[in-house]
Amino acid sequence: MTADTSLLPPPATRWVLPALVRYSFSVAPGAATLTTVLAVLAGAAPVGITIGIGGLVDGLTPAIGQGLDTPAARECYRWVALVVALFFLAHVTESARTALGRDLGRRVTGRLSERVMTAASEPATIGHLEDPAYLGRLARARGNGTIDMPPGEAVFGFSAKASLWVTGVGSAALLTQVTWGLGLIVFAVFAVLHVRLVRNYRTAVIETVNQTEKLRRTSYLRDVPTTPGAAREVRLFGLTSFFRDAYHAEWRVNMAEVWQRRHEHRLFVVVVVVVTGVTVASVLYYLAYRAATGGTTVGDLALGGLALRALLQVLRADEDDLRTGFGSKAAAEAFAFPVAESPDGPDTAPWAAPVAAVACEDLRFRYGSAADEVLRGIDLDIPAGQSLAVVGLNGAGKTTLARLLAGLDAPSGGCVRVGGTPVEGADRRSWQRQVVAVFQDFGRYELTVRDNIAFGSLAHADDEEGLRAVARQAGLLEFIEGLPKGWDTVMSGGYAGGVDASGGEWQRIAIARALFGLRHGARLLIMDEPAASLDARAEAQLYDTFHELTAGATTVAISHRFATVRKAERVVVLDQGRIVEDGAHDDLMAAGGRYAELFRLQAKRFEEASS
Ligand SMILES: Nc1ncnc2c1ncn2[C@@H]1O[C@H](COP(=O)(O)OP(=O)(O)OP(=O)(O)O)[C@@H](O)[C@H]1O
Repeated sequence: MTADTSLLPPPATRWVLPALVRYSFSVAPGAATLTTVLAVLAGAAPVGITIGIGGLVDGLTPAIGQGLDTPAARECYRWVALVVALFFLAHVTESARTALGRDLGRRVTGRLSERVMTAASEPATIGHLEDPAYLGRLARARGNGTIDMPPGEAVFGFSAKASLWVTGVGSAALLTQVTWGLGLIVFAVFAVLHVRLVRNYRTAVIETVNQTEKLRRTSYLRDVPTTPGAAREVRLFGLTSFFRDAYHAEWRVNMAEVWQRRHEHRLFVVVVVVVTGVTVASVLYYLAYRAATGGTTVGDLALGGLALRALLQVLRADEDDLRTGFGSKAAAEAFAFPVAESPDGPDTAPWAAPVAAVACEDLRFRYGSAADEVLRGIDLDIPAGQSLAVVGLNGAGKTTLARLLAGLDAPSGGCVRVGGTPVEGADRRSWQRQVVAVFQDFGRYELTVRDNIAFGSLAHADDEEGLRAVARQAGLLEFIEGLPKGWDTVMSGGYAGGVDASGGEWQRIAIARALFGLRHGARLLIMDEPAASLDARAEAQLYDTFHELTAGATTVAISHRFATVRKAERVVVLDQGRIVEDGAHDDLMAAGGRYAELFRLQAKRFEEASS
């Protein structure tokens, strides 16, 4: 766990929304322009309706009781026609803005997700993906909080608010026309209240975003009982109540601060209601007074009332503010992820062909900010083509060594060299292309079995013969041919037509994937307990044919099974991050050290079991 949050600058706290709007225009210029036009039209139409109704009310005064076919009546018809047309326009443009704004938001989310995914995959090492702070920022950039609000939600929410603001500003202008001084005052009061209200509202809710790390834990507790792997133990050990109670308790603790904020927000809402109530009452009273005393018309009174109503609507803090707030937070995080080129470029390996020696020089490693080193000065030369076994007790550092040999972590000290060249910088990625591995927690991709194996060398995915050959070598061919859709069967029962494989079948798939990589030029094969789930026959078969399967490649096998370890040309024994023994099986047995002790212990157990 390398502290790799330094890979990301802190998220911006200001001007995120303008940046997001600019981004929308660069992602989908057409849709963004159309959404803007629709938002303006949808916002302007209600202003027109207010004018129309004001005009209609004024037109009605001379028309009342004068018959249907008079100039005054015809004037009224025109106002009615205008109002009806504007109602229609308001409805159509608002519906279209909603649909288009949603779509634009989804496109922005999609593009930013790709950016985040590429940036997070860009470092050749994997320490940042084990760093809780980095994982928290990844989750926030995706908009994962108590509710999922990815960046695109802000685009959609903002288009709705922009529309309301057009209505608000237009209505304020109308009010100013009727009574300019009061209009300006009302607008200023409402604008200040609105900005404060929305800020408070967002803060109240967005607090949850800052809880992402805790919420990840809460979500974990919630999901355990429904996760297929854990569901079995949850039933056998009767753990449902434990997880439910733990989830509930954590959730309450995490939400306490948020609830406090919401309470403060509610108090502010009461202030807003009182201030707006007094303002609206004063304005209406003033307009009514002026209409009654002949200072203005009844139409102006109606217009003023409607304009006030529209202004009040802007003042409402609602779902769209929530979207804008949450989405902007997510966008700020997403923008902090640098724009990166896809790291899966062509192989530009500088390593000596056809194979090269791999060497560790005083190799040291510690995870993240841990006090102790897991590897404490490993010196190890692995000649090209050698088969090496690494043994040692649990926690000795075997898997960590494998990760460093594969170039997946940067050493804390010393280095790994291949053919004399250090595995670092830009060369790290190209070395990784030369390595295939079957780790203990190898990938189980919910994709077709073909993809699962071809991932060993994706550039050669069309090598049907090669795929069949490695499937046969891994003892999988019959299994694959018996699948409902053969090679195109999805390896997960969670999909229609998909199939769940057993632990051993999955392990064979991982082995076949590594063999496919070897077949297409990989030079180092790392296997960390590759036979842990294999039955005895499959394991024997794997190791009997191992040399033939891996001919020419350098192999590093980690195993606790000494019967398989002894087949390696060379064995190193790791103890607390140091190599304590190194030699061929026979030499180590003759030396009578740690290896010999462990080997005899295991052999004795087998003898006891079989006698
Ligand atoms: N991702 C990680 N973050 C922090 N510490 C880790 C991580 N992975 C392993 N460690 C620690 O490093 C030490 C060595 O772990 P490693 O997995 O290399 O041992 P190992 O020899 O492969 O053990 P085993 O035989 O049990 O697989 C352990 O003490 C473990 O707690």
